[in-house]
Amino acid sequence: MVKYLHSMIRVSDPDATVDFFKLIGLEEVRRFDVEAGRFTLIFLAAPGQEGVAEVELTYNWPAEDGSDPEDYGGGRNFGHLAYRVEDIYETCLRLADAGHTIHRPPRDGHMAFVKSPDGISVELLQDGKLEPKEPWANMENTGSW
Ligand SMILES: C[C@@H](O)C(=O)SC[C@H](NC(=O)CC[C@H](N)C(=O)O)C(=O)NCC(=O)O
Ligand code: NI
Repeated sequence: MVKYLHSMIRVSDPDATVDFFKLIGLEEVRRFDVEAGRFTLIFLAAPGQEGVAEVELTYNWPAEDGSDPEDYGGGRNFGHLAYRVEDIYETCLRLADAGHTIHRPPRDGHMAFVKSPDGISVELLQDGKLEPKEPWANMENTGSW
């Protein structure tokens, strides 16, 4: 059954944002530094909502020369809504058959991105991981954010 996971927002000051959400009663659940992509992900949740309804903060590090990050979602603060699905291939096929573009196909059998009719990014995460299969396995991204 489909399950809401999180909403992602891009932040310029991760610690100030964590402190802000702590004032509302949320707590930091986990944090990942992704060296290759030069960004940090911080997941927050209300007590008892861990893994159920989270906020994902994305902090794009400044470029090595201190300038703005190169890759920051096109400057959009709002990133995506994320859902866990039973079968990511079936879900993507249903969306594609209805005429929607899977701009980040589920090549790895785990994660895909699609945009709503107004261009809101939606992340689909497979519960577990499926074996790569065609036509998704070798499909190129047709866009990012
Ligand atoms: C862990 C999972 O829930 C994610 O959302 S990772 C998705 C990934 N995020 C990034 O690459 C963050 C850095 C990037 N520069 C950005 O600002 O998004 C991703 O594919 N993001 C694209 C998106 O549409 O959210
Ligand atoms: Ni996400």
